[in-house]
This record gives sequence, C-alpha cells and structure tokens, in this order.
Amino acid sequence: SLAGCSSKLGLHPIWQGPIRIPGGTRQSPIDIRVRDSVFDPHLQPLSITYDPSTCLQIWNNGYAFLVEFDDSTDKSVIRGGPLKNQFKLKQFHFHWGAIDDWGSEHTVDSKVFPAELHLVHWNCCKYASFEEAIMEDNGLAVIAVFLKIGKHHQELQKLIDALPLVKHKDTLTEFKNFDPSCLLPYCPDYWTYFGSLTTPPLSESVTWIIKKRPIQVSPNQLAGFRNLLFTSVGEEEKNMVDNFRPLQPLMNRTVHSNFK
Ligand SMILES: NS(=O)(=O)c1ccc(C(=O)NCc2ccc(F)cc2)cc1
Ligand SMILES: [Zn+2]
Repeated sequence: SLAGCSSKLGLHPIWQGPIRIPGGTRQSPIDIRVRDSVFDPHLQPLSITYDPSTCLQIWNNGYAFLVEFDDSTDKSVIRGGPLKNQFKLKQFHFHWGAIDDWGSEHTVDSKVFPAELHLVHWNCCKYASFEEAIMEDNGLAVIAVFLKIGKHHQELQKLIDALPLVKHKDTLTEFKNFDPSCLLPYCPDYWTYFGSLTTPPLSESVTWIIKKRPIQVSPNQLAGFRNLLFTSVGEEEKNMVDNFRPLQPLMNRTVHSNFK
C-alpha cells in the first residue's frame, strides 16, 4: 500500500515526513524513563496565566485541530519552570489514536496514553513572531498533558461540540472565551527536556514541559476526536486518527524533574 512503501523510504505513513531527521540530535517525542530523570532543585514553579479573551478559533490543518490564540498581547503567557524568558500562548492541539490503547506521543516508562495535549508557546522576549521563534533553539515551549480514559471532562465538551464545524482539512470556525487552564492537572509536577517539533519541519527549538499527572476524559469525548478527517471537502474521507510520531532516540540528553 502507499503507507507501506513510504515507510520503506523511512517516511512516516501519515505525514510523509521523515521518521528520523538526518543529523537530528534532539528529536521528540521520547520515552521518559522515570528512574533516569534527575531532580533539579533549581527548577522554579511554572507560572501559567491564560486569558480566555485571547481565544480566537479552531482550525483543522490536516494533521490535527488547533485552537488558536491572539498572541498580539501578553495576556496568555507562561514563565518560570525551566524557562528563562516569558513565552506567549499561540495554539493548543492534541494527538490521539484509532483506539483508546494508543495515541500519545511521549510515553512514561513505555506506558502509552490514549491521547496527549500540546500547549504551544513562543519566546516573545527574544523573537518578534512565532514563525521566527520556531527556527531558534530556545524559541518554543510546549506543555504536554496526557489524557486518560475516565470521567467526563465538562469544559472539554465545549470544544468537542465545535469539532463537527471543522471536520475537513482547511476548515475553521470561530471559538471564543475558552480558558485552556481547565485542561491542566492541579498537580504542579513535571518533567522537562530539550527536543523538537513532532511534525514537519521537526525543528529542534522546543523546551518540553511534560506534566506528570494526566487529565481524564470520557470514552465518548475521545471518540469525538476520531470523527475529524485528514482530508479536504470532496476528497475520499480518511478519519483523523494515529496522528502521533514514533518515539525518537534520547541520544545525549537528560530529562529533569521538579519533583523527587
Ligand atoms: N506537535 S508539536 O507541539 O511539536 C508542534 C507544534 C507546532 C507546530 C507548528 O506550528 N507547525 C506549523 C508551522 C511550521 C513552521 C512555521 F514556520 C510555522 C508553522 C508543529 C508541531
Ligand atoms: Zn503536538
């Protein structure tokens, strides 16, 4: 099949992107081996301030659905933790599987979660735009939150109810007054390491902050993600599932934690 042959060329069936980037030394995602992570007492608490008035729209870009924010103000920002500067929220999106047993990009001691949320921020102290920051080694900070199957997530349902409006690639819908703080676990514990984007251009510009505790969503809510399509209007329909990249080698990196 097409997918089969592209994997022989070292291309990932979904993205036709490289499974391994030539010369890549800090690629993502990785398996977080908890016993190899190093507690760093100097890691500050992460300061997260999100303003729901900056929430703009939802866009299906053919890889995932993105909830996009107005980054012309500094109302939705993070700082502290492993970060030396302030970073502005640009968008958040998820990665998920065709079934509940698989879907996350990162794993913890080889444990896979059904889905993973990425809150994408860019270094507004050092760069003028997201597009510029994405190419710089300390340009981006992505907070990753694992999703597990459990109780219904009240606020997430507002987002899921809007997904039928962005079913096809390159469709978008207005989406206002959503506070992404509701998608964060209360527990402040996280791991952090230097990595990359997990979709093309795979830029090695990301400080990853991986929350230790997952959030819970119901089986039906996760099923709502799977009704989205990779394909545009008029194309043969392909359900948007398994939009996660394979694990990448840790190489010469240490994962740090802010907890013992
Ligand atoms: N899964 S992840 O969190 O690692 C991730 C986050 C953002 C992007 C992205 O913005 N790509 C589009 C893009 C690429 C280059 C640009 F210059 C602008 C936008 C890709 C992957
Ligand atoms: Zn992502």
